[in-house]
Amino acid sequence: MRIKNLNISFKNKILLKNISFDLKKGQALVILGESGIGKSILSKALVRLLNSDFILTADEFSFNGIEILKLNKNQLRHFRSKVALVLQDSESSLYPYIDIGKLCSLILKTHTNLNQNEYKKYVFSYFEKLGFENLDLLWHSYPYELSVGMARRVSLALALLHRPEVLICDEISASLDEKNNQKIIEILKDLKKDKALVCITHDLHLANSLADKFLLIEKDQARLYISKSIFGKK
Ligand SMILES: Nc1ncnc2c1ncn2[C@@H]1O[C@H](COP(=O)(O)OP(=O)(O)OP(=O)(O)O)[C@@H](O)[C@H]1O
Repeated sequence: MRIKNLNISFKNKILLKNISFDLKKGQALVILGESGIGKSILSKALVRLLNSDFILTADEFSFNGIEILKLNKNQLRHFRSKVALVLQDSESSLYPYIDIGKLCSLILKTHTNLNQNEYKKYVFSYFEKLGFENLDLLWHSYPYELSVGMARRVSLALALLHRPEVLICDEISASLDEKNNQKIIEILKDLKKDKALVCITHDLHLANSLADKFLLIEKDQARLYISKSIFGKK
């Protein structure tokens, strides 16, 4: 993914300007900045999820050499299977009346030719990767039966089902206890081996554990640091 001078405005007001970075498989970009500066807006812009009230312009916004701002609806759908976004408070967007197994099946049904047994096997391989133990129980659980940490990891599993090449996570460790936080860091480190990661966070431990680059967004500018740590030694 390569971005040069991306500007985002909302109803003629500039929200973000001159966002630039490039990212390859095996690298993590950590995006930092104070609350309300526009980090979540940027995460949605990166998967072209913002509605038409938001205007995006850029000298370059490409993924595997393809210009993303020029994609039509069908091309966008394909792009979004390659670049996945785990939204802030992602657990709250799990459907309350659908159990986790059904939810995973629904997602896979639309995008693959697998049968029910194959879905389960495929999804279980992700649940295991994300540190779940009682997989059958989880398959039949409803979102309200899960802890925040578990629900967060389920959201991550859902994002991974399409085997994205880029994974964008918005505040994935927010309000988790230390043990769950560490679990998420280990999972993201593992995922980084064969993906590019973009992590938006206020958690400096997570930031320093993962980052190859930092994008620091401030009021009048966005600065890119090509460094594993901008907060002293790891
Ligand atoms: N759908 C929307 N329409 C219009 N303005 C929005 C929308 N969503 C967010 N904003 C505004 O855009 C600005 C940036 O919000 P955003 O959620 O991206 O901040 P953030 O940096 O992610 O903050 P935090 O760290 O608290 O999550 C805020 O002023 C917010 O009110």
